[in-house]
Amino acid sequence: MSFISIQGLTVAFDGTQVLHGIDLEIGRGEALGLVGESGCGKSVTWLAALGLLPGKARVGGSVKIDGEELIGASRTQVERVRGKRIAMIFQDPSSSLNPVHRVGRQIMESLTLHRGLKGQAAKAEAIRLMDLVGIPSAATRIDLYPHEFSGGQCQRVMIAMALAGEPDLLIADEPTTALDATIQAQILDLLSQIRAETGMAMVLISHDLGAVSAVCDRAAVMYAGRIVEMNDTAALFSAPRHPYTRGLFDAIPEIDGDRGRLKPIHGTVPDPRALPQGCAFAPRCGSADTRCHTRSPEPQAGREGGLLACFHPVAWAVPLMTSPQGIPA
Ligand SMILES: Nc1ncnc2c1ncn2[C@@H]1O[C@H](COP(=O)(O)OP(=O)(O)OP(=O)(O)O)[C@@H](O)[C@H]1O
Repeated sequence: MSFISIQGLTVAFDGTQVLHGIDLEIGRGEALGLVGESGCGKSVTWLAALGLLPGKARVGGSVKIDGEELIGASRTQVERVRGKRIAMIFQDPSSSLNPVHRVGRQIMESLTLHRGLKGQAAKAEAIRLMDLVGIPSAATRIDLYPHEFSGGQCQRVMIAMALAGEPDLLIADEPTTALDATIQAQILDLLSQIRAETGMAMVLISHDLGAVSAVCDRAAVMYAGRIVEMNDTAALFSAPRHPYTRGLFDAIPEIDGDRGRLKPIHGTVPDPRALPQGCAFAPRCGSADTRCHTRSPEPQAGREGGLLACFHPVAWAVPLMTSPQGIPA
């Protein structure tokens, strides 16, 4: 049985539907990447699944953790399951840390909340976690305030806080976007290492296809509130079949490549209040025909494994234009 099973998840804000039936399964210890342009519904999927959306959001479908249904469950029940088993880290660590409390105290509070540790036991464990996430001189730096840490170190502190509850699943929402490239690589490496050591599952929400390729076993591509393609990262990244996935790859700039070949996807993600008829990607798609403009393709199991929602998939033989570091071309 999957650790988390999401079926037909829908979300609407003020009568506008922004998620249109998301199906996802994540096994224990598995790492899933979630990619897509801004506004496609990556964050809302997880905020809805974990009961973290504001009250005005209308959420439907089913989210089960180890078989326990969360949608429609009481707040206490959701908080119990979420708090103990799932942790989230976000893009901007400085806004998630409390600037007026020492970092050690913040990690220790997580340890008290999730594992009942107090006093010296909590302090020793906080130092161990700071060590684990690679903060040098943890025993002395535990008494510093967040502004005395760099951005990368603040993200490491956030990871230490997330690990304090020994979660079964860590959801990392753009965890490295605010950091420079070298630090990004270190943080991703750290997450992979911790996953290997603890066996926790991970969801990496990211615009960075290279990061997803390096860290995740599987990836799902979202567009306008739907999953349009999902497969093992090796299969998905060597031969993307959905024209949107393909477009995301072709839009990646190459450091030493021929910049003239860079091909951005023209147009923008549609406003959920004014979705086009048929496939939401059709107005931006070079392969779209009348059927695409009138009917929305349902996700189908592909011959090559994975899921694909497209009437005109990209042919297998079309080679990728770019091969950013970490992505097989
Ligand atoms: N609290 C909210 N109230 C109203 N609409 C919202 C709210 N939160 C998200 N949305 C809308 O839901 C849609 C999906 O947003 P979401 O934040 O999930 O996108 P995303 O793919 O995570 O984007 P990004 O990569 O920029 O974080 C967007 O159209 C967004 O405007």
